[in-house]
Amino acid sequence: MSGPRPVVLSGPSGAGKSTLLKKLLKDYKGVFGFSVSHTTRDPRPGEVDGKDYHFTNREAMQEDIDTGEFIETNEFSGNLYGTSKCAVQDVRAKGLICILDVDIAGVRHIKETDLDPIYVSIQPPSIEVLEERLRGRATETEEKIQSRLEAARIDMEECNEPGLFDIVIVNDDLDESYEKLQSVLKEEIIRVQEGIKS
Ligand SMILES: Nc1ncnc2c1ncn2[C@@H]1O[C@H](COP(=O)(O)OP(=O)(O)OP(=O)(O)O)[C@@H](O)[C@H]1O
Ligand SMILES: Nc1nc2c(ncn2[C@@H]2O[C@H](COP(=O)(O)O)[C@@H](O)[C@H]2O)c(=O)[nH]1
Repeated sequence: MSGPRPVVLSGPSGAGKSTLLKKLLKDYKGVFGFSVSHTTRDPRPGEVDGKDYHFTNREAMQEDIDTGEFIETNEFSGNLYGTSKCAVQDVRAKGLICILDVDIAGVRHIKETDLDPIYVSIQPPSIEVLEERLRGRATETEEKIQSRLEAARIDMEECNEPGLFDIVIVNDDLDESYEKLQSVLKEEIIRVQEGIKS
């Protein structure tokens, strides 16, 4: 499919991906669109079905996986997550830059497709800061915090693998991280904005 290149945002749970992507969606209306993933986890307070995720159950999601409706799926912290073909097509059909929020296994799966996105890893300054953010968000049980921290340690090691990401942004100061993110996406943003004007 032609159009702007999609963007994959990855990085440990709690590093700040959703915070940054929500800023992009708010500041660049008509430029970005979010690829709404499926998940079998329960919604958090304030999360909206069809907007934040398609909340589903394992049986229904497995059926859709078996019929080839997903680009990629992964088990994360006891739940299934996945990007459907429709989620990406819906955004790209509107000519928008499609943003995908996926874990590092999702990144590796997407690398095997022809999507050709810009790969961005959002990393915390340290595992201690990440733990503080996860606890501060107050959305996870102690068991889930521990499993997310375990996954984070692996992600923090693997993110520097040569060729895996186009950029690794250490999200210490939020404004600085947002500047870096806008800067790496500048070319695609301009492409869409100029398309809108003409
Ligand atoms: N630069 C920052 N400094 C301080 N706090 C931050 C920063 N960036 C994000 N946070 C806070 O850290 C918490 C986790 O951020 P966020 O929910 O965006 O993470 P995430 O990477 O999207 O996590 P998940 O993958 O679990 O959805 C939030 O409470 C957010 O407000
Ligand atoms: N491989 C995929 N990973 C995904 C997808 N959607 C979200 N995620 C990742 O899951 C964890 C946990 O997310 P949370 O919302 O429960 O905190 C996080 O790392 C996301 O990036 C997906 O479609 N595929």
